[in-house]
Amino acid sequence: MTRPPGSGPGDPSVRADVLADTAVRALRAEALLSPKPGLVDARGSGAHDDMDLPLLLASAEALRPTFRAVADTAKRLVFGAELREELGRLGRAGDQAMSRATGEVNTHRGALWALGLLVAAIAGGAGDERCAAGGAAGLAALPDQWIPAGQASHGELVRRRYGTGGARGEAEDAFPHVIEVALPRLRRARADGRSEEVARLDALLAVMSLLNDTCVLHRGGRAGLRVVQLGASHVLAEGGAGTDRGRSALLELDHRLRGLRLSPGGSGDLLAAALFLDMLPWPGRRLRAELEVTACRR
Ligand SMILES: CC(C)(COP(=O)(O)OP(=O)(O)OC[C@H]1O[C@@H](n2cnc3c(N)ncnc32)[C@H](O)[C@@H]1O)[C@@H](O)C(=O)NCCC(=O)NCCS
Ligand SMILES: Nc1ncnc2c1ncn2[C@@H]1O[C@H](COP(=O)(O)OP(=O)(O)OP(=O)(O)O)[C@@H](O)[C@H]1O
Repeated sequence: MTRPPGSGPGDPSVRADVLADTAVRALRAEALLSPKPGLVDARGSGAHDDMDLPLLLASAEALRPTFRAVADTAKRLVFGAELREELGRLGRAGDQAMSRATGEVNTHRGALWALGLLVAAIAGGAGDERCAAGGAAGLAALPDQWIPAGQASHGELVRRRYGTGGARGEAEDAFPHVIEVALPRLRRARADGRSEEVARLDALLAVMSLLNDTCVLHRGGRAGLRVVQLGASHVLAEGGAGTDRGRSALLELDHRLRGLRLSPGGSGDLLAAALFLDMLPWPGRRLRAELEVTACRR
């Protein structure tokens, strides 16, 4: 079979700078989207007292060289331990770049992890969204012997206490909340004639209604997670962000989450990951009519 143009490393559609630019655009789009329940958005700091929109935008820009380096590295190295360890090193350096840009605030740790793995999988040759998620899962599951020993992260504490997989589990499972929840909801809302803003908000709410978000569990335990999941389900049941009843339920949920200091950061990350996959100029999308097969190379 002739390999379709655009499905492999070196093709203009998967250039490292295009991937980095798309990742930053997705982070900006997620940050700017408003009104998001509990999250930082164009209106303000949500349930946070240490970050706001300008900080999130500065953080997104500070991560551009990391995404670029991740893509370059994934083009250079084959899938395996060396690539995984190199990505770990780049991810940790990216985390430090984020901290320098934000004065030590965790603005995008979860997003860097999800987008970094997806960028690597696509730079390595994944030719469609599912292949990208599968490739990212393969990378996430590989051991990284250089993970520094240190204080357990919030996610680690929550995983031990509640036995939930968190950001690592989501990646190892090939991003089900991105592929099976956010992207279908985004596209269904568009097909129903919803505005882009409403489609994105409904996609976020769909993820919030299902995700075991370690940010929420860490701050609010199981009771907090129930508030988030049931609240988001209720907004969708009222018609979602594009109806009067849904919009007022959304604003009530936002008020409640800010009062309880609950921020669905994991859902924000996964919306950014969905927007990233949705924004990319996939070769398969342009050429689908001419192609019979788009193969997963990882
Ligand atoms: C895996 C990461 C995110 C650490 O996760 P951990 O849960 O231990 O830490 P922490 O609580 O600090 O951050 C987790 C973040 O994930 C997000 N999140 C929370 N719950 C979920 C969930 N269910 N699904 C997806 N994301 C979630 C939130 O934004 C949260 O802040 C990551 O920082 C890491 O280990 N990176 C190492 C560098 C690396 O290998 N990078 C490779 C790609 S560049
Ligand atoms: N719009 C957004 N607003 C806030 N957080 C977001 C947003 N989008 C994604 N996130 C994610 O949420 C995470 C930050 O959440 P949070 O501050 O609750 O985590 P933490 O630093 O582990 O905990 P804490 O603030 O309780 O000490 C980031 O890793 C980031 O990727």
